Amino acid sequence: MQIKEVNVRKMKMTMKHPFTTSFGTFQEKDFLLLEVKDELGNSGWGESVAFHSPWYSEETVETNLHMIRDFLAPLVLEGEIGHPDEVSERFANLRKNNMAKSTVEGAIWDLYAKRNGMTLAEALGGKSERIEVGISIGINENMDALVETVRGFIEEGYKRIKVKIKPGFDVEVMRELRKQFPDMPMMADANSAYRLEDLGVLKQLDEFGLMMIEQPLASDDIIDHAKLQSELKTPICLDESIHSLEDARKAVELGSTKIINIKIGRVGGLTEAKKIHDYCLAQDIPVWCGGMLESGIGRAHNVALTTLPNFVMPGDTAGSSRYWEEDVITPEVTVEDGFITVPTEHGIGYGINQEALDRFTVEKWQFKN
Ligand SMILES: O=C(O)CCC(=O)c1ccccc1C(=O)O
Ligand SMILES: [Mg+2]
Repeated sequence: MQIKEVNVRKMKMTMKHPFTTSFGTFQEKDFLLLEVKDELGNSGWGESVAFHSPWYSEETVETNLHMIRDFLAPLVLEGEIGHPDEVSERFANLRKNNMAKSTVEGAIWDLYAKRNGMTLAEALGGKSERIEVGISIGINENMDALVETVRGFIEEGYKRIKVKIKPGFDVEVMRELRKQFPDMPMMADANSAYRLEDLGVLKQLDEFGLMMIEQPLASDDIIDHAKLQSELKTPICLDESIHSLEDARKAVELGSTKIINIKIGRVGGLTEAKKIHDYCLAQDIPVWCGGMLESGIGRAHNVALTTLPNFVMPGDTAGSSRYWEEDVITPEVTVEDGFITVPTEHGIGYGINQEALDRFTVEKWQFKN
């Protein structure tokens, strides 16, 4: 296939509820959407999961725009692409900037699947017809309100509850939630808010039978996580620390992680995500799909990836209505009884809600060869 056009939009969408992590609060969501078109008029869509500010990683909306405009779009407009796996090879000489790379690669995967009359899930080799989902809940210092939020999501059918924690908002919170919901699969995500010296606090979390604790230590660490894991009963799951198959292999070999959260953007795209999935399957390391508060486009990519067989734990990809009054896809992603039914239309499987897309667009760029 020959890519003829790369269309980029800067979007601004307001989340229904603010979402607070140990590193900051989100409400206005600025992000990029990208469309590629081929010589036959097929179109594919990708989403950048970079945030406005470099909180979660060093990438931002603006660094992604710079990378796409000045490096990545010219590379994909250059010559024929046989298979989407070739895109990451073409990008291999450019260091890091995984979220920017993933935006372009994801759009080409969607295009490739449509062009070949397949769903994106099928193009990736996924088999599941429905996927199990959990929910990620932000920090809320009002404990009664937090308990009611959790209760509401359990009643909606979500299969596991993830709660954000930070120093001073941890042991007592998990104790109360465990008391209220004794049998619910639960986990905590620290987004790198602790240091090895906090071992005493982290050890107390062992009492609550959590499925895992996500990214307790530094975002670039795998050494201290291995030390911590040797002292904890609760499995550690790495998020921020894993950018590639190589990172996954090293973390698994060191014993720094027993479960991996795969985020397509963080690892540079679907090809690398699939490699990490395959490696973890062979190593008996369960994986699940993380979320980045995506719009429907990114959400659809997550749904497709999650159909691979080693996604054996509920992911963070909740329904569109958890985040947005109105999403940019049609139909929106819906959750029933804790499951999302994988769409059967070709490519990402959801259509574009053109009116909403335009309404949330702040600026547009077009790159052509
Ligand atoms: O609902 C979602 O999309 C996932 C929410 C979430 O946990 C998250 C949101 C923003 C940044 C980082 C994370 C994370 O998984 O660490
Ligand atoms: Mg996380």
